[in-house]
Parts: sequence; C-alpha cells; structure tokens
Amino acid sequence: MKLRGLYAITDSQLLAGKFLPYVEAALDGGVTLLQYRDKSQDEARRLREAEALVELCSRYKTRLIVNDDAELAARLGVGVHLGQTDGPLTPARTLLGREAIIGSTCHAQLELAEQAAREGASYVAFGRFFNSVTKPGAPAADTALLEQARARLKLPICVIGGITLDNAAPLVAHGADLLAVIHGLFGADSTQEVTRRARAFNALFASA
Ligand SMILES: Cc1ncc(COP(=O)(O)OP(=O)(O)O)c(N)n1
Ligand SMILES: Cc1ncsc1CCOP(=O)(O)O
Ligand SMILES: [Mg+2]
Repeated sequence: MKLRGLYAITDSQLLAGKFLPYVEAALDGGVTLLQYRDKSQDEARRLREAEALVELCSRYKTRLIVNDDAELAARLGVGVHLGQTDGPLTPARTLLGREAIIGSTCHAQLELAEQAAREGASYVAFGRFFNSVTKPGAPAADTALLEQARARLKLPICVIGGITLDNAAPLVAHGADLLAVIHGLFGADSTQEVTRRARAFNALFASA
C-alpha cells in the first residue's frame, strides 16, 4: 500500500466535545492515515476512543495508527507511531507483525531516519517544519533536509509541525509523501470546513 497523502492526527483538547464528528468529517474528505494521539494517562478513555476509531476507520477504509503505545496498537490490531523516547522499533515490529504500519519520529536528523529504516520502520517523520501550537518545542527542520532524505531513503517521508493549506505545497514539492496535520485540519470551525480542508490537502498530491 502506498503511503501518500493527508495524515490526520487527533488532539484531545482541540477535539473535546466534537471528537467523532470532526474525525468522521476528515475521513469523509479523504485521509491516508489517521493517528490517535492522546497524551493523557486516562487509560479507559484512550481505549474507548481508540476502539471507536477502529470502527470508523474500517467504515472509511482508512489505516489507524496509535501514538506512543505499541501495546494498545497490538490489542487493537493497528499501527503505531513511536518517538525517540517511546520505546524501540524492533520489538514493536515483532509485536505487531510484518504488515503493521510503524512510524518513527526523526526530528531533523537523517541518521535517526537511516537507523529507523534499518530497524523496520514503515515511514519516517521529520519536523516541525513551521511554528506549531500543538508542540512548539519540537526541533526545527527545513526543506533542505527533506531533499537529502528523499535522496538517501527509500521509505515514505512524513512531515509534521504547523502545516496548513497555506504552507504545505512546498513540502510536497520537496518530496514529502505524508502531510501530518493537527491544527491546520481540526482547528476548523465546522465539520464542513474539516472536510473541505482534507480534500484540499489531498489535492496538493494530485498536482505534484
Ligand atoms: C506522524 C508523527 N510525527 C511525529 C510525531 C511526534 O512524535 P513524538 O516525538 O513521540 O511526540 P508526541 O507526538 O508523542 O508528543 C507524531 N506523533 N506523529
Ligand atoms: C506531534 C508533533 N511533533 C512535531 S510537531 C507536532 C505537532 C503537530 O501539530 P500541528 O499540526 O498542530 O502543528
Ligand atoms: Mg511520542
């Protein structure tokens, strides 16, 4: 399966009170990957919401990824995204199996991406590329890094951090396969606007 297009990521604060309608609106507009990202310690809520997303994603034929938590991903039979302090890739691959999508945060370092590739990652993620309300302290990356990554890596390349419809096109032009977006998608005022934005993000790939 080709990993290319919009990678929508949920945010518990931003989506409070409108979680499922906003996620469904995004899926309606077209989402290649959906990541469930909840940084709370509320295990019961995490399980309940993630199970609801499994059902929604199966209806829309979208692949689901759980952030940080390989055990939860294994329980649900979905993929996982692991940062540099979220546990090693190799055991996660053993736990989840060959077909699972496993992503790795590589900040702005090609060496981390090459290591992730060797350890069985399905895609590598660089960023933040712009100012991010969600994660302001994430290390900064630029399009020069993206071009080097494109030349050196065979894996799909994901970009993240402050991405909006106004700044995303150059990232696709410089070789990004997946646009990972929180605020630029779910910061919308209505479900209709979420769907419109999802369609518009995907259209950037059609013309690339
Ligand atoms: C697609 C994607 N890329 C990067 C991240 C960031 O992961 P991490 O550095 O572990 O930070 P948290 O998201 O866990 O706060 C991501 N989640 N998804
Ligand atoms: C999780 C993460 N990792 C680097 S930036 C970021 C936040 C992305 O959210 P937004 O699209 O709102 O900037
Ligand atoms: Mg993490």
